[in-house]
Amino acid sequence: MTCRAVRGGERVRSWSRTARGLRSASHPGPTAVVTLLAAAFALGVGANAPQAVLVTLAVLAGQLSVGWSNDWIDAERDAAVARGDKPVVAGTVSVALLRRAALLALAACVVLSLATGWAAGAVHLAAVASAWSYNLVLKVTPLSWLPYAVSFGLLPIFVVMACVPGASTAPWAVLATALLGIGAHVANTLPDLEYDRRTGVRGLPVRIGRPASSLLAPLVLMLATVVVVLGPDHPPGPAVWTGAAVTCVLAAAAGVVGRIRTRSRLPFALSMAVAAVCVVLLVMAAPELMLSG
Ligand SMILES: CC(C)=CCC/C(C)=C/CC/C(C)=C/COP(=O)(O)OP(=O)(O)O
Repeated sequence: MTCRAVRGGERVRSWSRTARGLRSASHPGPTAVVTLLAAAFALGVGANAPQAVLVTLAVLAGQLSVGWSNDWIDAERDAAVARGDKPVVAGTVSVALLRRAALLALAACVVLSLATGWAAGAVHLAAVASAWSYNLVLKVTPLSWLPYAVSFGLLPIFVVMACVPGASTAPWAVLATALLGIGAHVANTLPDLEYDRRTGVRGLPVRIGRPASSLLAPLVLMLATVVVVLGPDHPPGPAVWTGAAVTCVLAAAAGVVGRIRTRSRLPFALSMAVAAVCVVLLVMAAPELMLSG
């Protein structure tokens, strides 16, 4: 093999390593769920194809900026506790690359958001600014839940304003997504609670402790589901009632396990299952996102 071929192979391997690091640092799970939820909302309210694509790309860019900036800002703390799940600690991406990627995604988010309309764009940028305020300041305070409530609550408002100018968002949708955001925050913190405590990240879940957080996460997520089930004008069908019953069982199981096995990871998994059902029900309710009459 020639020297040039060897160097070419090394370069490809290094690029694919960096791409894997960037994918992992973007928080791919939440990024995908929020982006798909926005796309489903857009289609649900009757957006045409260009509107739906623009809204989806704006939300994707916002999520990437939030995910990458989170790992960039947390890099020192994550290194201090040797968090092996973080690509910046594993050495797959550098802090400088994460910073550049986050700022580039933020710039794309500004352009794409404003392309949906000035007012709608401003609402989405407020949601993204709120998420950055979590990364920069609020995650170490008792108000760590607030940016989640604000960002998630603004998501249906943004989609409705972008796709159906002049229409208002149904209040149940704002309440349900805000509760989903709070529940997702508390649940997402459960696996990292000890890391957070050791690095001084004293958000609400760390302050109230693991047993209380294991109860609070499924409870708030179940409340979000109740709002999705009872909020829309149309009475819920059998599929929706089934989803609601499943979330109640999962949430009760999470609460009980969290109480009797305080170190178990099961409350986290069960809470995420409740969140997943809630997201499915939200997608099903998307056509009712606008205030009728
Ligand atoms: C609509 C919209 C803009 C929604 C976004 C709302 C929001 C506040 C997102 C934060 C997402 C994020 C990077 C969490 C990581 O938290 P962490 O640092 O506590 O967890 P980690 O240590 O596992 O990275």
